[in-house]
Amino acid sequence: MVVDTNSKRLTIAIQKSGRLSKESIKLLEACGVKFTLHESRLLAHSNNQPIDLLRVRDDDIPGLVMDGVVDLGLVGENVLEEVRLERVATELPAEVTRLRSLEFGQCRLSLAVPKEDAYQGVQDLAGKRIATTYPYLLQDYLKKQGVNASTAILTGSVEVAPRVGLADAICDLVSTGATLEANGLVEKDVIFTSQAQLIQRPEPLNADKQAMVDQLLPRLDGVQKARESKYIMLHAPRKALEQVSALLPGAEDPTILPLSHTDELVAVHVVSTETLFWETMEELKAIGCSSILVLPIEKMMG
Ligand SMILES: Nc1ncnc2c1ncn2[C@@H]1O[C@H](COP(=O)(O)OP(=O)(O)OP(=O)(O)O)[C@@H](O)[C@H]1O
Ligand SMILES: O=P(O)(O)OC[C@H]1O[C@H](OP(=O)(O)OP(=O)(O)O)[C@H](O)[C@@H]1O
Ligand SMILES: [Mg+2]
Repeated sequence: MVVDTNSKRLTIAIQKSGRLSKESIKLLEACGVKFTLHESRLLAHSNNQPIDLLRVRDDDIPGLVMDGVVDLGLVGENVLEEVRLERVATELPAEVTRLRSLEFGQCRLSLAVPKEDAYQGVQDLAGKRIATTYPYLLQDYLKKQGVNASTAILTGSVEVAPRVGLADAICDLVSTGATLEANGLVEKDVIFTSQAQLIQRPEPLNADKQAMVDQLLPRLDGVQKARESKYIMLHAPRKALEQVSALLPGAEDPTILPLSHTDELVAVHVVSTETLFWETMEELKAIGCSSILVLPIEKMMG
């Protein structure tokens, strides 16, 4: 692919197939960028914006952004930091501009050992072998802890390494912990926490591309804000309005509307930035509220 810095089309790299793919597409579509994706095609043109999607292995995304081959990338911080450390060590360009944390792909990179091991701390791994897909992040952590251990690099199935005698411990991604448990391993030290990031190449974009990014970012903030917010509607006794407000978490000023059939009750509409838990709904009911509805919000602005 030839880098055309004068192109008016913004190029965004996303993971082709894996943990981040669906959410990445969903987020871009929620920002008004539409695509028709063909499973086998690596390049997809947007149907409604001058934007191209490059669909690649997630490991390749930071390098493509650092080298300015693409303008933006959506990638996990774990991969971003691993590639950064590797590129610093090999004297390749390693800078990106971080634009936003995307609140998906949350996971952590942790050290784990077989459950029967009497592990006291990372010092116990001195002289041992640790299997991982993230040798640079692992060695960076070990160095900071003053521990000398060797690395067995595996690109997959890291969790089976201790069982088959390839390593004494592992350093792998954990989310629910189910994979570790299924393999008789126990998580010990969290060495890195991660979520998906939107990154931009370090050199300034041309005016057309910058204008697109300037439009995309507020939309992205609007989508994220909407995801965290709920629209709550309920009928409340007029006398209990203060108690109702106190119970609604993170709510802005509610809109109070009269009801046609009664003076004692009013309709309350409010946007809340927090989840309304069942317990709160039960408390609202207990003070005389009824018809309590909690609705998702699709978009928010201003
Ligand atoms: N269990 C998990 N829960 C949440 N996020 C995760 C989890 N595992 C990984 N991730 C995040 O998703 C990213 C992609 O994970 P995935 O397993 O799809 O990668 P991969 O197998 O390396 O894919 P690729 O074929 O693109 O190289 C990880 O780098 C991490 O940021
Ligand atoms: O703590 P858990 O919720 O079990 O998640 C952790 C697992 O998820 C990731 O793998 P993934 O399922 O994406 O498959 P992969 O290893 O084939 O990429 C990661 O590499 C772990 O193996
Ligand atoms: Mg990968």
